[in-house]
Formats: sequence, structure tokens, C-alpha cells
Amino acid sequence: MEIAATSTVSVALQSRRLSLALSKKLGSFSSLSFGCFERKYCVGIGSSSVRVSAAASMDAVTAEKISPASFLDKRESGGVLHFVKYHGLGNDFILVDNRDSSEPKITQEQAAKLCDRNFGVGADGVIFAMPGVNGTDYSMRIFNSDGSEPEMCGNGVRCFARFISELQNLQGKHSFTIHTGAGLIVPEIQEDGQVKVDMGKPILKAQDVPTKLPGNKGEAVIQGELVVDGVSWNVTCVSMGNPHCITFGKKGGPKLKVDDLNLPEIGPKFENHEMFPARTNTEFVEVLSRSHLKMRVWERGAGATLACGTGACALVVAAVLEGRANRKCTVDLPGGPLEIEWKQEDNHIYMTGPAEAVFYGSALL
Ligand SMILES: N[C@H](CCC[C@H](N)C(=O)O)C(=O)O
Repeated sequence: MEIAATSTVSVALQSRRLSLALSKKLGSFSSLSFGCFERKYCVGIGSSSVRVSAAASMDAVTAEKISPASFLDKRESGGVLHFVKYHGLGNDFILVDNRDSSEPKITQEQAAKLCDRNFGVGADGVIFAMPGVNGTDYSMRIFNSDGSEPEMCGNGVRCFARFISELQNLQGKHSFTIHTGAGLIVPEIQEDGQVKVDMGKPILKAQDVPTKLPGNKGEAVIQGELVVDGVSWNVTCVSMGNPHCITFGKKGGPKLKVDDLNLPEIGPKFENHEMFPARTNTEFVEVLSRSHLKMRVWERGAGATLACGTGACALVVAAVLEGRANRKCTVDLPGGPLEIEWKQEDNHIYMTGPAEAVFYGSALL
């Protein structure tokens, strides 16, 4: 619905009535995009020349009929990207409906700009919902906030599942098969809205993580040694399709207190360590009990994030292999908890957690 306005825009939410009272000429501004999502109304006004005219009022009932799909279906003129912003425990992503093409709608450079928290929308990454391949329902690609492309994203795939279900107006329990850089991933939306994801099997072979550290338990690195700035750390290396270096502390050192860590100082030294040819995500872990772990993470290509789903899966594998935890754990991340289970019977890891839409809008590229 195009709104033609010759006046200032004031948005008043009155008892479920969203009314746009337009009262005096506006110069020029860009797409006035609005929508409502789960009672959250948002109006975004950008900054390029588009005329809007006439007063319009739209009550919340009408507003509720605006589905994300209709908003996203607005024709994308050149230079504008429609998106929906989601987060999984504060690990936040720009989600793009890319189901009409197998090529991402924006470049890695554009993604990095959009992820900038001062000069862009702000996010830990951009996620594209793309057509399926080899019979899967969809494919997912992701660009980190530095523009690099990882194989997989655990919090992101929960957001992806919720995005698809909202685009298709699905209610209740639904699961999807998604092709990713980590292979087939199957998220299932639960009745309570949480998303349970079959994250597949952990990869332990050092060369497949990948790491140049020598395997010390068969071909796996379990409580191996990584020297960072002359200090020896105990590390276990696990891939969830993307590389993870997990540490419970320094060799011979005291129990790790993750809240005491200076992540911006130590994180990049692990991320860019020469022993990780594809760089690495690093999880610093504190054992609270055999079924309760606490972590902070420095992510490859995104820095310190509030949560890392693949990292939570990888650290449970490391904790089990180091004899520190059971196969079913609650992992406390700065953004909230995830339930993780590494099942003996199928060697798959299952992650359960939330995913929430925050707003949607149009970004100028
Ligand atoms: N930065 C990660 C990708 C995102 C992973 C994380 N956000 C998750 O939830 O799994 C990497 O380069 O491997």
C-alpha cells in the first residue's frame, strides 16, 4: 500500500490503532516502510527522494494482516534491500528472502557494511534463505559481519526456520531440510516456539577441523596444547562444519573464570593463530556441573558475540571427550541458555533454543 503524504509523519499507537497522521509537506525522504510483528510496530524512514501523499490510517487489525511476506514482496527497486532482523539469544542477523535466486542479493562487502553497528543496520551477519538443492526445502548461506562466509551458523539456522515459518504463515510444529556448508541441517519449530535443530555429527579429525595441531587422541586434538603469546592453553578442536577451538583453561592453570577474560585482547590471537589455517571460533568454558556449562565466545569473523550455537554444540562435545560433562547439558551464553544433547545412538548433536524477530525494514545499499 503506497501512502501519499504531504506532511510530517507522526505515528501514534492508540489502543491497537496505528494511525499515520500526516499534517504538513515533507520534503523528500526514502521508502516509508512500516509493519507490525507480534505487536511490535515499527516505521522506518530512510533518506532519499520518494513522494508520499494523503493521510492514511490503518488499524492494528489491518496491520496484523500485513505479513512479512507482503512487506518483503514490495518490489525491490535498485539499491534497496528489504530484510527482517532476527536474533538467537542476542546473536543477531539480517535475514534476506533470497528464495528466487541461487545467488545472494548482496555482496560480502555490502553485507559487512550493513552489519556495521554505526554506519549500517547492525548485525553479527547476513543470512540468505535460498532455493533448496538435491531435494532439500531450502539452502542457507551466511556472511559474517566481516564479510567472510562461514559454513554454518547455529543461532542463525533457528532464526532461518522462524523466518520461513513466518513468510509462509505456518502455525505450530514444522521442520525443514536445509542445505548448508555443513551439510544437511534440520530445524524443527516446537509448539512453544522454540526451535530444535539436528546439527549433524561433530568432526574431530584435526585436518578436517581444520587445525595444524597434531592429533593426540587418534587423529583428534583433545586437551592438546596451543601456545598463545608464550602461554600454553589446553585445547580441544571440534568442527560443526565450522572450526571451533575449545579451552577450559591454561595448562596447569587454575579453573577458568570466563567473566575475568579480556576477550578483545585474547580472542583475536586465537582466531588468527597459525595453527588454524581457516581461522577459528574460540569458546572459553567454565564447568558449573556435569550438566551445566558456562561459556564466552570470540567468533571467527564476528568477534565477541552474545551467543554461538555451533560453539555451544562443539563445547559439549569437547567437555564429554575431556570427561568433564554428560552428553546432555545446559550451556549458559552471555545472551541466554541453550539446551544441547550429543546423542550416543546417532552421534548427532541436537540444539534447542529461541529465535525472535525484532523488526523489518529497507536498507539502502
Ligand atoms: N562466526 C562463525 C559463524 C557463525 C556461528 C555462530 N554465530 C553460531 O551461532 O553458530 C564462523 O565464522 O564459523
